Order: sequence, then C-alpha cells, then structure tokens
Amino acid sequence: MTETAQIQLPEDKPLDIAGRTYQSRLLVGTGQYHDLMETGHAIETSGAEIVTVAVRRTNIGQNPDEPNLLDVVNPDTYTILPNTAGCYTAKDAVRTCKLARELLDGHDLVKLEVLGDQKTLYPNMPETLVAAEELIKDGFKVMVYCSDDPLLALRLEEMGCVAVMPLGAPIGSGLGIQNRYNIRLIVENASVPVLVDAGVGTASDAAIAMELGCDGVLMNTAIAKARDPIKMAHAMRLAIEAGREAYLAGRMPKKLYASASSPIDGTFF
Ligand SMILES: CC(=O)[C@@H](O)[C@H](O)COP(=O)(O)O
Repeated sequence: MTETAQIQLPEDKPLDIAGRTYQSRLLVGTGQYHDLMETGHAIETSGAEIVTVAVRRTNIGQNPDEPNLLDVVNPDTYTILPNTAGCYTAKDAVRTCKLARELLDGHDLVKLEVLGDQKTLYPNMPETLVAAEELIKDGFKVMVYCSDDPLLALRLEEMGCVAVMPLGAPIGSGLGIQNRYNIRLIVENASVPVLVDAGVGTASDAAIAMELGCDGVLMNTAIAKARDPIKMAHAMRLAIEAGREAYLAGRMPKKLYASASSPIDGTFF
C-alpha cells in the first residue's frame, strides 16, 4: 500500500437540526413536478432526508379523496418539514403551522416563511419576527426563511429559531447566490445551522453556498423545472457534497497575479 493510500479524510460532523442529525445537507421541496411519481423519484435520487411541504398547497391528508403526497414521501423515511408558503401575515403563518401540527400528529418542526409581495416573494421580516416569536412560545421548532441581513439572522437565532434560512435569490428565480458577502457574515455569526433557501438555479450555485460555509441548502424549482429533474437531483446531491468538502479543505488564497504552478526552485519529494 502506498503512503497516500493510508490517508483518511477527517470525518465531517452530520448536520444537526433541533437535536436530530442528518447525513444529507440537501433539503428539497415538493412543488412543480409533473406528477407524484416524479416527485418521489427526484427526492429519492437527491439523497435528501428533509422534505419540505407547502401545507396550503399540498395534500398531506386535508383531502382524503385526493392523491396524498405522503404516499410517495413516507414520513417514516423522511423528516417532513411543513412550510407556510403562500402566507403573507404572521397570523396566517401561525394558523398554517398549527394545522400542520394537527395533520402530522403533533409534529413541531416547521419552516416559517411570511412573504412580502407576490412579485418578489421576498420575506416580510417584521411579520416573520412576530410569527417566529409566537410559534416558539407555542412550542414549535422554527426554521426560518429570511432576508440575507446578518443582523436579522442573528436576532432570529437569539429568539430561539433552530435554523436560519437566508434566501440566495428570490424564490423560483434560479439566479443563484446574489450576496455572498452577506451569506458569509451570517455563517460567521451563527451558532445554529444556516441553510440557503431559495434562488438556486443549478449545481454550481449549490456548491457556492456550501463553499461559503453554509450547513445546507434547500431548493425546489432548480430540480423540478430542470429538463431532466432526476438527473438534476443527482447533480445537486454531488454539488452539495463537493461544496462541503471544498469548504472543509479550505480553498487556496486568491491572487491578483500569476505564480507558476511548477516553480523552477521547488523542492523534490
Ligand atoms: C419549497 C420551498 O420551501 C420554497 O419556498 C423554497 O423557498 C424554494 O425556493 P426555490 O424554488 O427557488 O428553490
């Protein structure tokens, strides 16, 4: 055996959200697929263990006569993360979380998103703060979709949110990470997991989020609206893993000028 073959890469710690650990750092949504079969295949291929569900738009038992998403996304296999997509007020978001808790037998982990307007789907941060406070008081474990403002992210953490989820870019835009500097600052300040949520368009966007030190990425449209969603689900899985490894490896410093990669006065070994 050669010397290099014996080298073991250091083990990464698994993602820990509210005291539960996950091997995958990719979280996926369930909207916009052609059908439930495709949804199930894409999710399985992505390797995700946390699957978010828009309670107001997806049947998870509210309509017993309609196809139920939980038939293809088994809650015994996946952590179902109900989200409040479509809510524009704190009141609506809190009501939606309570409905999810009833439908899912007391499940208390939720993704809070309170939206500001239909054009940008940007988070309404004043309403988000109100809803987060109320939900935490009521015993929910709140993962929170938020703007990429480092001070607000810290405030949400201090309030007791179990994860902060700054947007990379507007939901469904596929524009990729618009403000790497802010995401980096949020990561540096945080003691809870930071997960980029929304705006990822392709695998390199996911890798960038992970290289910035994020603990994970949540995405939906980039997979569901790819020409081949199953292939893209696999690409995203690899990108998340590659981005994480690159972050742990530590990138070389950027330099303004060239330096030869085979220097003449280098040492032989
Ligand atoms: C599924 C979900 O929770 C969305 O609200 C989320 O923000 C994903 O955004 P993209 O569709 O841009 O990945």
